[in-house]
Amino acid sequence: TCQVHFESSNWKSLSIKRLTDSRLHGSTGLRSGSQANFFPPLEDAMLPSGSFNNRMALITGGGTGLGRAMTATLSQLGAQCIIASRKLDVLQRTAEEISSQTGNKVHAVQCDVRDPQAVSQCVDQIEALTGLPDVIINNAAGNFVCPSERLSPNAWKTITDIVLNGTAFVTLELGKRLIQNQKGASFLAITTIYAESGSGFVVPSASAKAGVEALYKSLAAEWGRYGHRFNIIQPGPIRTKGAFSRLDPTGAFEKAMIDRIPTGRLGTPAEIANLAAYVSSNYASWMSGAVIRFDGGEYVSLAGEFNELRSVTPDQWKLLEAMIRKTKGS
Ligand SMILES: CCCCCCCCC/C=C\C=C\C(=O)SCCNC(=O)CCNC(=O)[C@H](O)C(C)(C)COP(=O)(O)OP(=O)(O)OC[C@H]1O[C@@H](n2cnc3c(N)ncnc32)[C@H](O)[C@@H]1OP(=O)(O)O
Ligand SMILES: NC(=O)C1=CN([C@@H]2O[C@H](COP(=O)(O)OP(=O)(O)OC[C@H]3O[C@@H](n4cnc5c(N)ncnc54)[C@H](OP(=O)(O)O)[C@@H]3O)[C@@H](O)[C@H]2O)C=CC1
Repeated sequence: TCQVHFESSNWKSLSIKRLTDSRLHGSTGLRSGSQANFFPPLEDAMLPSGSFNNRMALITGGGTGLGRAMTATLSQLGAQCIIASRKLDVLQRTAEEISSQTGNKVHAVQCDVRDPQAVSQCVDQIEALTGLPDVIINNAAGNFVCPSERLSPNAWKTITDIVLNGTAFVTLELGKRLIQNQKGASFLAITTIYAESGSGFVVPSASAKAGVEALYKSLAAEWGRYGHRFNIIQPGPIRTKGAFSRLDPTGAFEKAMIDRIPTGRLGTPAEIANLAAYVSSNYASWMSGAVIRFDGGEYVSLAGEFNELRSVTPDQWKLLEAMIRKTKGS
């Protein structure tokens, strides 16, 4: 396993081999704080079986990572799913694997969400396959870490096109057709905790995800009258090949990241799939305009000015308290 701390790392010794380690395919981090024992991840589907019977769900980026896990859970709960992204072979493999496990059909449709014409054709295909969906999960994304001064205009455009424009094209195309057909739907966008705070080194992603949040909050207000709900999940770190290979390619930052998560571990794809299923289900029919942070406490841990005091020992606290109590006046 990777033992390298960023501060002490010798960059030359960081092996790219780590990217192919089996830990990329495991569900939780190999490293975790001892408190993680208090917070074991449950992997089973949480909702009653049949919760999505007779419902159609579109999941963009459903062939891999978190989108795949959401597809598997919705399919297990009875939904007919459509997964859409650029790589048809990946989609078809995932669709076959999930269908054969759940007995419910998963359709694979090729679509580059950056291209509004491709999105429109994709929705034509969906209408022909299943009819308009009841559940839409905008999960497709692109990202990589990069100092902002190294970004080319096309790098900026590529990320913001996938994340913000892609989400808008899918949402508007489906929204218009649903409105025309007087059909209600649940829309869910997957953003990130730094959509709220901003973050250096992922600036196109942070900007685009913030835009997605504004889009979804705005439409929650505007399109309730058409029977449409809009919600947002902000995940904290969950190991997927797509994210970790582009955001921490050497594995050097993983320990520091887990150390700052109060629950002492990464999230798992199954956990976010359960949350996404709940938000998209009729159990959440009164939920709209919600922004749900799902991050093991990482955001508040990063935000609190005094949180570093977690490392102060009980003996050191005795000393500190004595010093503070001794202080008289200002
Ligand atoms: C601190 C530790 C953190 C550890 C992990 C933390 C986890 C928490 C995660 C939080 C949020 C996560 C958000 C996510 O979205 S993760 C999902 C990531 N998944 C993906 O990105 C999958 C899809 N990605 C891709 O297909 C590619 O990576 C893509 C570059 C986004 C798009 O591919 P494509 O359209 O083929 O684009 P090009 O390769 O042609 O590139 C376009 C443009 O961008 C420039 N570019 C590409 N890579 C880089 C790079 N690494 N650095 C700088 N620039 C890059 C490329 O050169 C092109 O520009 P130009 O034409 O000017 O050369
Ligand atoms: N894993 C994590 O820790 C976190 C993830 N997230 C978010 O979760 C979501 C899923 O990420 P994750 O599963 O980790 O990563 P993945 O890389 O596995 O998922 C991204 C998906 O987006 C699809 N995609 C990328 N570009 C396009 C495009 N132009 N058109 C259509 N589909 C596209 C990819 O498929 P294809 O290549 O076939 O197009 C892929 O299936 C993203 O929104 C991400 O921002 C947020 C916070 C943390």
